Amino acid sequence: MSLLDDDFLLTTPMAKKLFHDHAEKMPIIDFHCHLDPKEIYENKNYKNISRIWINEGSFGDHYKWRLMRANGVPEELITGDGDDYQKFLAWAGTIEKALGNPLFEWTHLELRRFFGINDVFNTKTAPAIWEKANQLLATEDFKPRNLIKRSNVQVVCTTDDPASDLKYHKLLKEDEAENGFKVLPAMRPDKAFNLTTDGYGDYLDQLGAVSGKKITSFKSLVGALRQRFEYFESLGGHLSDHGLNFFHFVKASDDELNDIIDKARHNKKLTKTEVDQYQTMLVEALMHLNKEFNWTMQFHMNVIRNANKPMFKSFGADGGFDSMGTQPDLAQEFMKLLMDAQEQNEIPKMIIYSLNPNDWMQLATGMGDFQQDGVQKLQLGAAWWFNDTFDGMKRQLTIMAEQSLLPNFVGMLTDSRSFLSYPRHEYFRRVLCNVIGEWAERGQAPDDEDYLGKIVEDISYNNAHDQFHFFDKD
Ligand SMILES: O=C(O)[C@@H](O)[C@H](O)[C@H](O)C(=O)CO
Repeated sequence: MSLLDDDFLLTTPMAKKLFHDHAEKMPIIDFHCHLDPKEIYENKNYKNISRIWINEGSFGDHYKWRLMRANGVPEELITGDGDDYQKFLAWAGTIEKALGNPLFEWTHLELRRFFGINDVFNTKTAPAIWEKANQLLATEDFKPRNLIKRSNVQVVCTTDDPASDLKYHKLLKEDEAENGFKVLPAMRPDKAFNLTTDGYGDYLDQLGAVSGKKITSFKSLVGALRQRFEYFESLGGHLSDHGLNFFHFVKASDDELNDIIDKARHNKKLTKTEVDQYQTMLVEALMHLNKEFNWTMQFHMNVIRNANKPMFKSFGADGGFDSMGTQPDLAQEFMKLLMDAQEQNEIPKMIIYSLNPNDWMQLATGMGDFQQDGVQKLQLGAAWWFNDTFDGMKRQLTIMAEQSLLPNFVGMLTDSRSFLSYPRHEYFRRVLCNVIGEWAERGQAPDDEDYLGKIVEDISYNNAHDQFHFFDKD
């Protein structure tokens, strides 16, 4: 088979039928990504392929940055102010060695799907690819909105702080009919959780100002967040998203929480228990709000962030210096949260991603203890970040099938900062069709294309459409 042949990853006749006749045609609802709504609104062409592929200022694809560093590329040719063409050649030299890494396939998929370039990308072909790609990048077809449209994307959910004014979401809402897609906010209140970081007090003041609720207590903090839920909802937002790098379930009274907030505001040292108490009670408050607003709550858990301190100091977060967390009891601690919330029937719709696949069985089976009030209220999230690979995707799909009901799965998301990343949905759909096709081949599933095809179409699009109800008012 040639590289990225039409049937790549599809090893059975059923898999080929399921992908080509069912998955491939389905639109995309990308319900978690890090695209900048300002860039979508301003809709400017990228100067060259290094800017859309590697970095534009401090914004860019840290997946690539990590590999380039591993290949000895100096930082000036990664996130620095080095020459764009030299960055591109450095990326070509890195990709030559990325066999078996998803970026090898994703990079070639992006060249084929957007640029019509079917060459193998390496240092020999890089000069010609640079010329052809840059010519195309200057055209109308390569403006951000057209890249989204060409990818058959119906919804882009960005990742937004509760204090955001969502200026560009409002502006893009006016262009929704013309664009043919929605750009919707998903609330990421991590700054409200991170009470041990500098600026926590200032952030509460900022959140208080935009919500019109002066934050002097835990109750008023929740009141401010409630107002932001109302604001995000008014612009079509139906998801929240939470980066729980670690988690320990410890309850607290309102008085204890108010003391904790006061200490944090005055930069007084907090005990580990106090941090755990605050985060536990804030998660529970947000669970209540998600349930009340009929939103879906996403959790991104078990991460070591910014491990390279010198680089964090010089570059900041999301620089490619994060890795899989190893809190061994995180799933168990999360189960305590679910057990406690269930007492008050306060568990909302949830999608739970752990960066550590050792958590997946605990989470998948644990969620099975609380599946009530609707179809697949709790879901094991798509293979996330370092698990976003052929094997990782296959493993997540298999666990969800073995421990719950895969046909209810809301499927894939890009989680990306690049407008060229939508082929990750194609990659996922190929893995999905191959898994189901292999079951049919082995006699573990009926050899019934209509039945299996409907399942594939549901996981590719219909389930997300129904779960997130973005089109309710349409
Ligand atoms: O949402 C997250 O926590 C992660 O997606 C994280 O932001 C990371 O930078 C990422 O994009 C992984 O794909």
